[in-house]
Amino acid sequence: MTSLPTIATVIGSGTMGPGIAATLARAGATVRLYDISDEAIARAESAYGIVTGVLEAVGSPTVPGGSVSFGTDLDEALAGTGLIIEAVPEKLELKQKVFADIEARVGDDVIIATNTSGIPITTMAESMSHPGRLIGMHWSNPPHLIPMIEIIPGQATDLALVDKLVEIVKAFNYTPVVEKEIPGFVENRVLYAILRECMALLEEGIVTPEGLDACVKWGIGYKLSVVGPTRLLDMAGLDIYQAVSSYLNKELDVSTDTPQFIKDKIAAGQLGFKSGGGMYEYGEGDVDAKRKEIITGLIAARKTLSSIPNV
Ligand SMILES: NC(=O)C1=CN([C@@H]2O[C@H](COP(=O)(O)OP(=O)(O)OC[C@H]3O[C@@H](n4cnc5c(N)ncnc54)[C@H](O)[C@@H]3O)[C@@H](O)[C@H]2O)C=CC1
Ligand SMILES: Cc1ncc(C(=O)O)c(C(=O)O)c1O
Repeated sequence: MTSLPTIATVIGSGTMGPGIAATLARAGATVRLYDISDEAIARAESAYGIVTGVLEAVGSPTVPGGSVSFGTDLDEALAGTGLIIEAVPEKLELKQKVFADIEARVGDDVIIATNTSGIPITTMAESMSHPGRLIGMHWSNPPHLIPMIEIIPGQATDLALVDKLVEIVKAFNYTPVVEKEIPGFVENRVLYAILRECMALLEEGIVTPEGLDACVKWGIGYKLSVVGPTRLLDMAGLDIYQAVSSYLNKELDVSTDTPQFIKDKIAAGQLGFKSGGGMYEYGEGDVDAKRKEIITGLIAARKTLSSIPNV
């Protein structure tokens, strides 16, 4: 008997929503993908075959009977739902408005999970009539490929939800990581610590973007894909860690804002894939080609990592 609710609803069909919906449908749920934008829904519907093809390629187990429907009617999207996953833009007021719209339409036993990248759950729940049912459920991009989900209860979250969500995540063969609430949660605090140092190294001209990507990908990235950071310390030796951290920690970048060169790029409309240029420049067809290379690589890596012992 699966813990996955029969009906689930995903609110927001942008970068994250469609992959979340497809992953739940693959596990047998009837999923309603909702957005306020007809264009977003149309894009998701047309790209759905690609997403399910990726799930097939990575060998994601299939439970028969699952489906995804696409729509812009909130009442239809919420009818009979047992789990709502919110994936609208990272704006506190917008998320709180969405929660209010949801609460007006569902019973107070329905789980509301937010895919926020790091806004404290406690803060978001303050505006809710039943704050106990809000919980953080942070998927990573691309959500139909990265099989780890952070589960973060806020101060008001009904703690029974934590175990319930852990079982739901396990029901679609993902790894749940339960965390105490802290801004950015665990994954993004580590990621943004890495990115802060990377941006400082680029800004100081210590390394080129290509050199930085090669160094991090084949150095710590490759190693950390097999050996987690705490196990790595045992492998390297805690004495080595002490010797190096004793002089290096004070040298690391401690910037508290986005680097100016990044702000300048954004001001010039250089956002990355979505604008055809950012940290790198992309010619005709390059973005689609790069996206395909990344997905192909993530599929191959996921299959290999799934076949080796969890050290
Ligand atoms: N993009 C990423 O790499 C990741 C994003 N997240 C988080 O997931 C959430 C969603 O992020 P993305 O998918 O990247 O955003 P996005 O901007 O790509 O998509 C958001 C979607 O929400 C829709 N929307 C806006 N207002 C709405 C409303 N009131 N009701 C329903 N839909 C509405 C928009 O039309 C859009 O289609 C954010 O909180 C983000 O921080 C989490 C992990 C990774
Ligand atoms: C750059 C960046 N920022 C945030 C996130 C997130 O998890 O919210 C991701 C991601 O990979 O999911 C990311 O790459």
